[in-house]
Amino acid sequence: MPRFAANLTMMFNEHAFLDRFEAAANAGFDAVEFLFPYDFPAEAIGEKLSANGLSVVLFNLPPGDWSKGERGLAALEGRQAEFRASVETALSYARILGVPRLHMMAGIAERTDVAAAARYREALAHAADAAGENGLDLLIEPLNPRDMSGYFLNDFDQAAELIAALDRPNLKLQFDIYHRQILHGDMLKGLERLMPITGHIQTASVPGRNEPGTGELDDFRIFAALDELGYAGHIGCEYRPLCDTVAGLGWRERLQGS
Ligand SMILES: O=C(O)C(=O)[C@@H](O)CO
Ligand SMILES: [Mg+2]
Repeated sequence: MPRFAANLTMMFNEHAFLDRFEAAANAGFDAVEFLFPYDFPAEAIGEKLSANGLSVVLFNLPPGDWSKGERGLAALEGRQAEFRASVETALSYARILGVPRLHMMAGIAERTDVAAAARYREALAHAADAAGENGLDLLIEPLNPRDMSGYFLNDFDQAAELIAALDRPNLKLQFDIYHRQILHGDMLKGLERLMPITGHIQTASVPGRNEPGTGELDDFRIFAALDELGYAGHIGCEYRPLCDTVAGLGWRERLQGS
């Protein structure tokens, strides 16, 4: 049976961020992920993890100014120094929190912009090497344009080609089932083909981005396929609960005995 990590950016929003750790543990999770820890000292988050017997399986590098629409610095012009500083910030949090992988957002840029593509590649190489020196994986995730308009990395083959070209053992794909379905479909074949380069999986129903089992896909068939493919990592529950987070966790019972 797959293991699930609660995404504390989307789930348990009934509570303030630092209180979501206890809520997730009380709801039976042993692992969490979140987008950004940087509003809080790493030590404060570390205390919440250890007090609640949780591990953190993923978070993102700082994305630039989110409130101004920035969604990563890597491909942006004139932001290389800030980008490199953001890698160091993420690594300092990673060392304290013990996370095994980081997600690097690309930024808003045209996919056909050759200079942006070159900046992105260079940033990716730098971040992957810095992560590797710290024993971490560095992940990239294609995002669909409905949720993230203008995002540079918006195609799973584009991601796979970059990972092959950069040829770093710790540079991997973040396979978000929700984004994959919106961008391409062909879920089971996509998982089978991309599993060798996949470092983390996330789930949500499509198109609502809610609890598994509430959308157009057979999410439980997909979880079974992940088992069959030998995926041994956590699946991040990156969904917006339709109701109270705990009341909406009934979908996990459908996995018992599967
Ligand atoms: O939006 C997603 O999907 C993510 O996993 C985030 O890390 C990027 O916004
Ligand atoms: Mg995701």
